[in-house]
Amino acid sequence: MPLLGCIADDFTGATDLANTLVKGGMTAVQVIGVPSGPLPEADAVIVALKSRTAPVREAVAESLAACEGLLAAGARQIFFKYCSTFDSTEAGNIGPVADALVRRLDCGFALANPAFPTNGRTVYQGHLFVGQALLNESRMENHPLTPMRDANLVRVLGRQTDGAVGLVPFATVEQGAAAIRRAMTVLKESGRRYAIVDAVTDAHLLAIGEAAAEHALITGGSGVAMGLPANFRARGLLPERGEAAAALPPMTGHAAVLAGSCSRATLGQIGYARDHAPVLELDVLARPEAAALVAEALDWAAGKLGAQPVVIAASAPPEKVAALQAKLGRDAAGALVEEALSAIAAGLVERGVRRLVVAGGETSGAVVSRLDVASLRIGPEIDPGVPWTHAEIASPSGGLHLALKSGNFGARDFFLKAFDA
Ligand SMILES: Nc1ncnc2c1ncn2[C@@H]1O[C@H](COP(=O)(O)OP(=O)(O)OP(=O)(O)O)[C@@H](O)[C@H]1O
Ligand SMILES: O=C(O)[C@@H](O)C(=O)CO
Repeated sequence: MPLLGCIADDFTGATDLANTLVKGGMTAVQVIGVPSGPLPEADAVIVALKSRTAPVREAVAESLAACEGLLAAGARQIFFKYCSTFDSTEAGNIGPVADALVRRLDCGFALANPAFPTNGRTVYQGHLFVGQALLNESRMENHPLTPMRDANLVRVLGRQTDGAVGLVPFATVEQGAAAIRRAMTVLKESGRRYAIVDAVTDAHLLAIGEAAAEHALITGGSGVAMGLPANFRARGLLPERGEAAAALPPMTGHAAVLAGSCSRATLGQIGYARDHAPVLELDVLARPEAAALVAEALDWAAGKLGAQPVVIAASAPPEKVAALQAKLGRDAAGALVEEALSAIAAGLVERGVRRLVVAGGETSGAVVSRLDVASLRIGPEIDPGVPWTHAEIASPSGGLHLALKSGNFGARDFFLKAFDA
């Protein structure tokens, strides 16, 4: 029976949240899509949806279905995970999904906190910062699907919900869990449905987690989950598992990296890998045809596969991405690359790859679906927000280690370091 039931609006975000919980000593399994059968055994079950940019109605329906599955399995608290940069459109989907969950759980109130200080996301006076920049000056204002043009989260969430949104400011958060709890109670009693809660440090996140021990619903990034394992432990529900929470089967097989993220971080990681490993950069613009790209990649990889990783990337700088989008249309360009990379993943697994890093949320979704992965058990962290995971798949050796990297996460040497872990 899971203690914590989580609903994540994308695949890499789900893994990020699971990683935080495992570091806190909970076992965690990420389930791909709304569960249809019994849930796997774990202290935390994270249902990974692709609902961030789905039509609002679909995102709400899938999130509610996931919530039903988690409640039926016995989850004591529900966590709705969204991006640490609050990725959403004016229509949602954060507000509408949270509204539906508040109604379903009949709790009337939930906190909202996307902070992830280790990765530079902090919330101060209700404003979200990425590093030293306000969200709307951090390049997130140019995101192709969810441009974030307002850093004031009270306003942003306020536009997505018919409920009222309040703020628990820095000065209160600094005073600790009891003060935060009192402030949230006052906001709820004065008719607010949500409280954006400031957080600049991990200590703030731990205090917020403690303050929300009795909440039926928590919404936020992975950071605010830091304080939750201690709540279950304090109630005698969670044994001391230590590092055993992150135990995975031993790693075997060939190593590979597939990159479909075009973020600055991923482009930097590919640049670093060029000097340390075989790297194939697919020229999608010159050859916009999935079958040709797959054949090129698998021919290139033949004879190179082994203990050291090969890196295959479709990632390109903004002007090249714009050129392909102009030629094919934005959705078709993304779909073409995702089709090619997921077929390359299947080909690599057929050729003995059993340790695979995938860069990019959409790309990870495509690869995981193509490989027919139903669930991922979460293992040790490689870099903040990115753990190794293990998936059962129908291959001769029965399993595959996967690391799903959010576009913006990971140090420059991530693609090499992952295989030293
Ligand atoms: N050369 C390219 N030209 C156009 N589109 C590309 C190219 N390479 C990759 N893509 C597409 O860009 C999209 C990248 O999205 P993805 O979610 O994988 O990465 P991200 O947005 O950086 O990661 P995250 O969602 O984790 O922050 C995918 O749809 C991918 O297929
Ligand atoms: O919170 C984050 O930044 C990530 O887990 C994520 O959701 C990236 O898509």
